[in-house]
Amino acid sequence: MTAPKIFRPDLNDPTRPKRGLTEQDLAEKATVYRPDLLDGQTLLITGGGSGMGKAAAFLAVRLGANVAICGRDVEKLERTRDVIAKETGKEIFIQTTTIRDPEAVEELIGSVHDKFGGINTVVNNAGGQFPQDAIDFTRKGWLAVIDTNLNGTWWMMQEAAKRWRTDGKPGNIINIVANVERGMPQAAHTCAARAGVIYLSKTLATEWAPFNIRINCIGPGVIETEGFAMYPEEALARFHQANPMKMRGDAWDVAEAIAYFASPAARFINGDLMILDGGQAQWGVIWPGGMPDYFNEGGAA
Ligand SMILES: CCCCC/C=C/C(=O)SCCNC(=O)CCNC(=O)[C@H](O)C(C)(C)COP(=O)(O)OP(=O)(O)OC[C@H]1O[C@@H](n2cnc3c(N)ncnc32)[C@H](O)[C@@H]1OP(=O)(O)O
Ligand SMILES: NC(=O)C1=CN([C@@H]2O[C@H](COP(=O)(O)OP(=O)(O)OC[C@H]3O[C@@H](n4cnc5c(N)ncnc54)[C@H](OP(=O)(O)O)[C@@H]3O)[C@@H](O)[C@H]2O)C=CC1
Repeated sequence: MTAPKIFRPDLNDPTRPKRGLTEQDLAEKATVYRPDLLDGQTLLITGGGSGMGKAAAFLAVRLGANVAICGRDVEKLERTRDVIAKETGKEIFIQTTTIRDPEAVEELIGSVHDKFGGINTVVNNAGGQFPQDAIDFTRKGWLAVIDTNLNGTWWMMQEAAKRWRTDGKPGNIINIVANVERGMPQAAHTCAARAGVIYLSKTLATEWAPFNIRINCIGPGVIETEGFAMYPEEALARFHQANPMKMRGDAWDVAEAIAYFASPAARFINGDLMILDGGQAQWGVIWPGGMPDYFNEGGAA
């Protein structure tokens, strides 16, 4: 019998490079938006203690929003709250929550609602997976990924929608998924879950439109964040080759897309999927005349 291939990283390994934007970057990076774009809006961002969720929290605060974040790791949440307070002078709301627990999700939505008097936008960003050949997935591993990315997102969507319906208020949901158009070998679990979220979103965009609830998805490609620690260094060295631009996006690229969907500029966009991947979805053509030299490592000259 072949032993399953497993990469189980030590997330505190000091020999691995730190990845993702620094807190200074998040405080200072230029934005295309006007500073009061989200004034008076409340955003609840899951997985806001790191990566894209943290960048989205920073940007939303910088654009005037009230922000609440959740995650499982209280230290990450507290650190994000403290650094945002230090850099912007604004206090965000944090609540330790696993989105896999529907009762905890109900409590979270209730607390944020009570704290800010309502929620305008829910950003379902929490999620993740581990890389593994599908044939070797354990039952527990499969269930963990489906439970987080599909069920967890669903609990958040349903609970928020129930509140909006009860309150007679409009709602806005932004689901961070992944670029799954061509499948994702060694990530079949997440691919299945994200495809589920995309079609759940498209369906509910119709079903919940009469409640004035809009739902859209953002499908990131390769975005360099702290989450890259889940992958072996030799794989990470190839990640940029997944798109014809031969580069990685960063958390700010996604944060700015989230701000757009949270803003009034997106008021007529519903049931859509924005792919943010440097062209990854189209990459992999056969080049019948031979691949031009300028596509060699390093990208176009
Ligand atoms: C593949 C290319 C994708 C490239 C683009 C995408 C990039 C990113 O998404 S980067 C962001 C990545 N960030 C994360 O993934 C962080 C969040 N991820 C997680 O927290 C875990 O991966 C989780 C989704 C599995 C969380 O579930 P949790 O219940 O906390 O999981 P456990 O750690 O307790 O494990 C449960 C079960 O899952 C199996 N398993 C977990 N890790 C691995 C692994 N590295 N390899 C193989 N199997 C794994 C395993 O069966 C675990 O059970 P036990 O063996 O009893 O621990
Ligand atoms: N980086 C990339 O290239 C891509 C990322 N994505 C997806 O984008 C999202 C953000 O990823 P990224 O910022 O890169 O990675 P991170 O690992 O930094 O972010 C994932 C966040 O999800 C939170 N989280 C995970 N499980 C749960 C749970 N059960 N309940 C609540 N929070 C949870 C984590 O917080 P905590 O540990 O505190 O629970 C963490 O803050 C994820 O869904 C990811 O899979 C999609 C495509 C590409």
